[in-house]
This record gives sequence, structure tokens and C-alpha cells, in this order.
Amino acid sequence: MMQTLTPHVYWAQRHGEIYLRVELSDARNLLILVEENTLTFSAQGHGAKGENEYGFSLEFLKPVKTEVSHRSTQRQVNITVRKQEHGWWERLTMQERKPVFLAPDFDRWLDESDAELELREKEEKLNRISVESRIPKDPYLGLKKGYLFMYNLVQFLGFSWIFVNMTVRLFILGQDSFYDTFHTIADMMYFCQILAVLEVVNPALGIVQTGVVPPLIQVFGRNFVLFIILGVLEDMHNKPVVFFIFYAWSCIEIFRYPFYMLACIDIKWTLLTWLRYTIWMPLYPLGVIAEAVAVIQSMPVFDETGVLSVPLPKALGLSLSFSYVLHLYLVLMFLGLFINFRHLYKQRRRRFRTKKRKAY
Ligand SMILES: CCCCCCCCCCCCC[C@@H](O)CC(=O)SCCNC(=O)CCNC(=O)[C@H](O)C(C)(C)COP(=O)(O)OP(=O)(O)OC[C@H]1O[C@@H](n2cnc3c(N)ncnc32)[C@H](O)[C@@H]1OP(=O)(O)O
Repeated sequence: MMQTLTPHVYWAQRHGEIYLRVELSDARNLLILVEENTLTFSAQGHGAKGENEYGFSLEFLKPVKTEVSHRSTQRQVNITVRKQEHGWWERLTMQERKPVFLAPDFDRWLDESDAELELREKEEKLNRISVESRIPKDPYLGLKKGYLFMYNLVQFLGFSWIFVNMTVRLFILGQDSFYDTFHTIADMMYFCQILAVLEVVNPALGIVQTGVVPPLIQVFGRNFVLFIILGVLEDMHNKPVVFFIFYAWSCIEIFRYPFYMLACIDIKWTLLTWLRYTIWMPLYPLGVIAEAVAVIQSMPVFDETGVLSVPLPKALGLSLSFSYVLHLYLVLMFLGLFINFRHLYKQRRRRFRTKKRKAY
């Protein structure tokens, strides 16, 4: 006849559960019961004293639920008992002296604060999953990302061509390259800036989650200078200011477009993010100053040639030079600079603040 022996039992707790690990391999005829706060275990298996009948009982410190779950593996029996009330127990059993067969399960052991942290993380994860499952999935997300990726890639290639071309010419020709920037670069700049109209369309259609006003100011402002001030007046084509305008524009875009492009495929490079949200600080005012110089230089040309002048009623017998519109535009330009500077500053703060929070 086999005598009943006691197996080694290891325990750990969480705020809601007790975990018991019974060192018994190939356990059979398992009987695990919780009655009046006492767990009784019996099984046949291979324990510390070889093949035998093993058993033990534990009277818990505080009330537990009667339903127990257990899982027996080749090496051990894992038992989970749920506490009646959530809380941290100072010990497992009612009796103060720890039974000799019982020891802490260091594989699962956590102290109270670590267990709280684990609990909070679990709750946060569950919350996240439930929030995510409530947000309806956009069926066109893949298509939108594909379109944005292609758009940004084309712009990146266009502006890189402009930037490299201008830099190489600057190294080879020096200051002489200032005078024919328009002839060499204008076609590509026209292409990129016409395409940039999509940057107003995208947020307007909800394809990109940002405001419409900042890109509208940006695209309108650049295209006004490109197509009206520089495009219409041949006298402006060989002015050195064209070099500075095109260089300022392309310097930011060779970082902005790859940043967006990679964001479409969920890739973030810290250096690229930093450059996208930092180099506008010197470039934006420099770009606007260069544009303002071009506008001022074009005023006498508009006055002399009468190009784009607004005809006045016959009684007045004159036409209104376009340079008056340009005076108004100069004011708008600095207003636009202020609006976009503030917008970019906020975007920068939002970007770097979010990143910091995520890191903790
Ligand atoms: C009737 C009109 C009024 C007329 C007023 C006329 C006034 C004229 C004033 C003209 C001043 C313009 C001067 C200018 O020409 C001078 C220069 O450009 S100098 C060179 C330096 N310039 C710059 O640094 C500006 C560069 N431009 C920009 O940064 C943007 O165009 C701007 C609109 C200013 C800001 O962009 P946005 O609001 O989009 O900010 P974010 O980049 O932070 O993006 C927000 C989120 O949207 C996602 N996004 C945006 N675009 C795309 C895209 N193409 N593809 C994919 N995703 C995109 C982006 O990823 C962000 O998403 P998340 O927050 O989730 O990461």
C-alpha cells in the first residue's frame, strides 16, 4: 500500500490571484478542492520521493473563490486560485508559520508595487485594444498611403534634382551660376510647384490629417512668386535672387518629403525628423526675405512695362500698375510668414513632446 507524501509547493500572488506550482511529474488522478477557504490537493505522480501518492492542504489567509483552475504538465501541476477580494496578502496561509513544503515561486514572484505596475499595464493594454476596436478601420488606408508615398517620392526626386543641380553649378561656376538659375531650373520647379497644389487638396479631402490654411499660404505664396513675379517678367529671369529663392525652397524639401515618405511606411529616422522640424527656423525667414526682394525688384519692371496692370474706367483714363497689388502682397507675405512660423513651431513642439512621453 502506498503512503501519502507531501510534494514541494511553490507560490506567488497577484492582487487578484494566487499561483501554486506543485512539483509533481506525470500527475494522475488529480483531486483539487477548495472548501471553507482550504485547498486540498491529492494526486498520484513522480515527486521528490519517487512514484507515490502525494497530497497537501492549505488554509488560506483570506477568503478565496471555490472555483480553481489547474493545468498539469509533464513536470508540474499549476494551480490558480482567485481571491475573493482584490488585495495584497502579507502571507499565504492562516497559520503564521510557513508549512515546510511551501516556498516562494521566484519565477513568478513580484512584490506589491511591481504587481500593481503589471496590473496597470494590463489594464492600459486592454483599454488600448478596446479603443482601437471601436475606431472603424479606413478601407482605403492602403490606397491613401500608396498615393502619398508616390507623391512624396516624386517631389523628393524633383527637389533633389534641383538641389544637386544648383549645388554642382555653384561649385563649378561660382557666382556666375546665380544668373542663369531660372533657365536651368525653372521647368523642374514649375513641375514640382504645380504638383504641390495637391498639398492643399490632401488635407481638404481628409487624406492628410492637418490644417488646410498653412499649406494654402505656402503653395499660394510660392506659386505667386514663381509664376507671376519670375515667370511673367523676363527681366527677372537672370536676377541672382532667383538662386536664393530656389535654394531655400529645395533645402527644406529634400528633408520634408523623405520624412513624409517614410512616415507613410511607418518608418521614423530621428535625425530626419529633427531636420524636418528644425531647419525651417533659419530657412523660412531667409526664403521669405529672398521672395520679398524679388517682389520689390519686380515693382519698377511692372510699372515700366505695364504688364498685368489693371485698366481703370475711361473717365480716369489710366491703368493701375500691378505694383500696387504687390505692395499689398508684401504685407500679406509677412502675415503669412507669421501664421506659418507659428504653425511650424507648434508642430515642432507637438512632435518632440509626444516623442518624449512615449519614451517613458
Ligand atoms: C489665399 C491664400 C492667402 C494668401 C496669403 C499670401 C501670403 C503669402 C505668404 C507666403 C509665405 C511663404 C514663404 C515660403 O514660400 C518660403 C519658403 O518655403 S522658404 C523654405 C523653408 N520653408 C519651410 O520650411 C516650409 C516648408 N513647408 C511646410 O512645412 C508645410 O508646407 C507647412 C504647410 C508649412 C506645414 O505642414 P503641415 O501642417 O502639413 O505640418 P507637418 O509636416 O507637421 O504635417 C502634419 C501631419 O500631416 C502629415 N502630412 C503632411 N503632408 C504630408 C504628405 N505630403 N504626405 C504624408 N503625410 C503628410 C504629416 O506626416 C503629419 O502627420 P503626423 O502628425 O501624423 O505625423
